[in-house]
Amino acid sequence: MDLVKSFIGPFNSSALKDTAKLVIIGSTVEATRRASTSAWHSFVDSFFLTAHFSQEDYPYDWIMHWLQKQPSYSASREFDVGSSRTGSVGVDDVEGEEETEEANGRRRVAIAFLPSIDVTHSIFYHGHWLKITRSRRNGHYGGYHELKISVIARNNNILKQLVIQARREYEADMEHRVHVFLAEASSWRWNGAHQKRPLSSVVLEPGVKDMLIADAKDFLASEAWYADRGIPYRRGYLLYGVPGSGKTSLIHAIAGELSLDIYVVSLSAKGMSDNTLTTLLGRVPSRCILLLEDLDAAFTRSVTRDSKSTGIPTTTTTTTTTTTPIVATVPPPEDPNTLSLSGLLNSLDGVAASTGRLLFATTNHYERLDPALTRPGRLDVHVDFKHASKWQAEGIYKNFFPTKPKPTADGEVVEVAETQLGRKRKSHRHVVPLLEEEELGELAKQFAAAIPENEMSVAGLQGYLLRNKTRPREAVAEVGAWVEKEREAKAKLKKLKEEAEAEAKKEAEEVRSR
Ligand SMILES: Nc1ncnc2c1ncn2[C@@H]1O[C@H](COP(=O)(O)OP(=O)(O)OP(=O)(O)O)[C@@H](O)[C@H]1O
Repeated sequence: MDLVKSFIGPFNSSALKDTAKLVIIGSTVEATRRASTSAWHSFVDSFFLTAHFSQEDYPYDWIMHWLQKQPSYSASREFDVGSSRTGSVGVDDVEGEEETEEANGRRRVAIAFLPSIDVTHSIFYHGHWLKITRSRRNGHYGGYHELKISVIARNNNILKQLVIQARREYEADMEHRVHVFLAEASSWRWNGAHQKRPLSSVVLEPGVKDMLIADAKDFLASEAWYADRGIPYRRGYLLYGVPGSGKTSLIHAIAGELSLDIYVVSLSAKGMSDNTLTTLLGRVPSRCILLLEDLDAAFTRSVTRDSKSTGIPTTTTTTTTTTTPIVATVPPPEDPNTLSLSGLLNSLDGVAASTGRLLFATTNHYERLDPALTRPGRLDVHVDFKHASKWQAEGIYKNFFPTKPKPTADGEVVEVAETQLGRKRKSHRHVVPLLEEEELGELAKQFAAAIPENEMSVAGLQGYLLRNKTRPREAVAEVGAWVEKEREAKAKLKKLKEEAEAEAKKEAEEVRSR
């Protein structure tokens, strides 16, 4: 008994009672403080109108673009420093700094100063104080940012006015740019606003560009026509052919010409499944270019429309060569995380798929594609991209080298040519001899004459000219030798490949005979 008393004795002590009192009083004070703070916030919030902008939607970009142009926002005392994807806002405006696109020959990355996450910032706008907070949220497929703007006002007109102004300014600044969005899990991530590529910089056989542009324009203007006939309002283009022939370049140039954004999906990306693709394609806006790159990387002719088929080669009995199709003789195990051909077809023309978009698909292996995928209604227009013709070689050369500007009134020409196609820079210039129009035309003809028809890639020609960017005349004089070297290198590569294939075949036969 004494032992029990001695054990509980200390708990009856006055010191403990005091401690308990303190804990109770402290808890009560803290609970009251929290309740009153929360009540105060609710009271204050009841006067505020609040708008939320998610990073996953366009208005977030409009508002961020507008905010970065507000001096008080960029001058916040606590801020994050990052690169600006648009290269145009809240950037490089440090006093005394020369505004050039290049520094020491390297392209400058524009800097953006943004107030830190969860810091509330106030901006005075049209007679109202806006309370702005950027925060991070956890989404289904990773984190994303959210912007919250609160204002004391009688109605939400001030917020509507802000969004409309931000959109107007954003569109004006982005007029010369193409927005590119990349698929990330099942949502679209903005990948920046790229300078529009002039259509004239893509050299293709006469008529190809005109045909595509006319077709796309006609489609964009024909929504009612499609609706009247009950035809799904979609159009698909398949650009196929050798690597480095201008397929991707043409799509970017078309996007610029028609002022459309580009949404890029790589079907062979990790984690791509039927469900993911359906969700992604359902989230594409109506007027845009949807680009499915390297279609053959995910699908082959040998793959059936069986929903279990993935089209992706398995490790078991897969044979792959550069010329023969991939043959998956053992069907891969059923896996909800993979993409099937029927899944792709359903995503493209299922009920959830968006309408009014231009689908562009590219491949280097037309013969590997399933006819179900390439039939009209899915991919309506097919364009074959070949190795460079002489006509293209001449065009590429002419586009590449600058000509003398027309003489001024006093007959003097002082301009130094740029090395980059058509771009004006304020510093770091390479000196390129300027050619007269006639000389350029003559050299281009000689250059084309030395290029064998349909043998070299356009990208290869461009690479050669880039190595000779300050030597237009020498580039022509030496092109014959370059062609010979290229042929030798290709022959060597082919021989090595054939030897490797023969070796692999021999090994396989030995394994089989054992
Ligand atoms: N027809 C062309 N006109 C102008 N430039 C071209 C052309 N073809 C290729 N190029 C140049 O070659 C490079 C590669 O071109 P691009 O990526 O468009 O080729 P691609 O056909 O899409 O290649 P891949 O099939 O390997 O993706 C780019 O720098 C591009 O400017």
